[in-house]
Amino acid sequence: MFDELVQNPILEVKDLSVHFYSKTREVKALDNIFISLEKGKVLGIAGESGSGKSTLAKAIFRILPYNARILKGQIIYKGTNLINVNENDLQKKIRWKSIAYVPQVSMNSLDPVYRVKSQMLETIFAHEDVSKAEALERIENVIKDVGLPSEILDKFPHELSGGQKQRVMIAMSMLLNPEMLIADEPTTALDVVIQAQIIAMIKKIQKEKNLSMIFITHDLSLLAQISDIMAIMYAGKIVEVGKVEDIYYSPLHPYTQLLIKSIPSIKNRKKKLISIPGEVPDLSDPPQGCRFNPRCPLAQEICRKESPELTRVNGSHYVACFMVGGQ
Ligand SMILES: Nc1ncnc2c1ncn2[C@@H]1O[C@H](COP(=O)(O)OP(=O)(O)OP(=O)(O)O)[C@@H](O)[C@H]1O
Repeated sequence: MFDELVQNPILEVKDLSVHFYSKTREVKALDNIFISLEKGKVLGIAGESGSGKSTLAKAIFRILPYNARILKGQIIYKGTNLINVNENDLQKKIRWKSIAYVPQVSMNSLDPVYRVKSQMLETIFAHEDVSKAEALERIENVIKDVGLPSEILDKFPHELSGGQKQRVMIAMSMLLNPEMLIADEPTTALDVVIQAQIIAMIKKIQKEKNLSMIFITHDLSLLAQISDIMAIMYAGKIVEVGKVEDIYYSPLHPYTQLLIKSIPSIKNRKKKLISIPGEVPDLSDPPQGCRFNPRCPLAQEICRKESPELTRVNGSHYVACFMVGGQ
């Protein structure tokens, strides 16, 4: 699908659909999702709240909640379809060792009754048979990598600031030397200065370790700073994919254009902000045709009837819109 954009993929999600079920509703959270992550690069995924970003991250890491069902699709990681891997093998070979995950509320996922060092030792020993001296050396290294002093290791989580906790979570995710990292809104709860520092630190680690990374946020300007390739999600669909310069500076999909116009710019304070009209649809009853059609300034008859496929428009820029690129 993304041959012109990604030459050496470590991960390919193909035609993935995930629904959530309750007694009364079926939420169509992901619909025919295609993404591809180049080895050693950053794929940034953006979209408004409820567009399905976290569901996609959880599907890849195979930690969807019990009421979710993968209806179809493939998640190909280094040649293996993760959907067919059993829980035991996922635990032993994939999760943390190969793919690490820093979830959205991770700042609160440290155990309050153990010091940082004990939690890190436990993580290593749960997966690898190494000596305590070797484990401690590894811990010292990752703590240094995330810019924290080693005294942090003897503290309890409540003794740390929000930014320090998040750095510890990122250090934890690096303990088993993964090849790939999924970071889901890792800085959302932090103030902007700390956010910027943590983003810079993540990018430095990504480069140094040649990590392949999926970075998720609703903040497009932040995403443009950290990503090589960007994918825009809307209501459970990928609507646009391309290099950062194409998506951020020359967006083609009407949704991406509105999303960019709706974010404030630090560089251009006089920029006129536009809010996207209407609301994100209820995914238990998404609009027929293109899911963006009720809010789209360009919508025509076809957009209300048929769902546009992601199509290469020029060079390595992919868009799902009937009004762009002569679909
Ligand atoms: N466990 C669940 N049961 C039912 N519906 C769910 C569940 N988890 C998520 N959803 C629904 O799936 C859709 C996608 O949610 P998701 O959390 O993936 O979006 P998101 O883009 O990550 O949003 P945010 O930025 O707010 O985290 C939403 O309509 C949400 O209400």
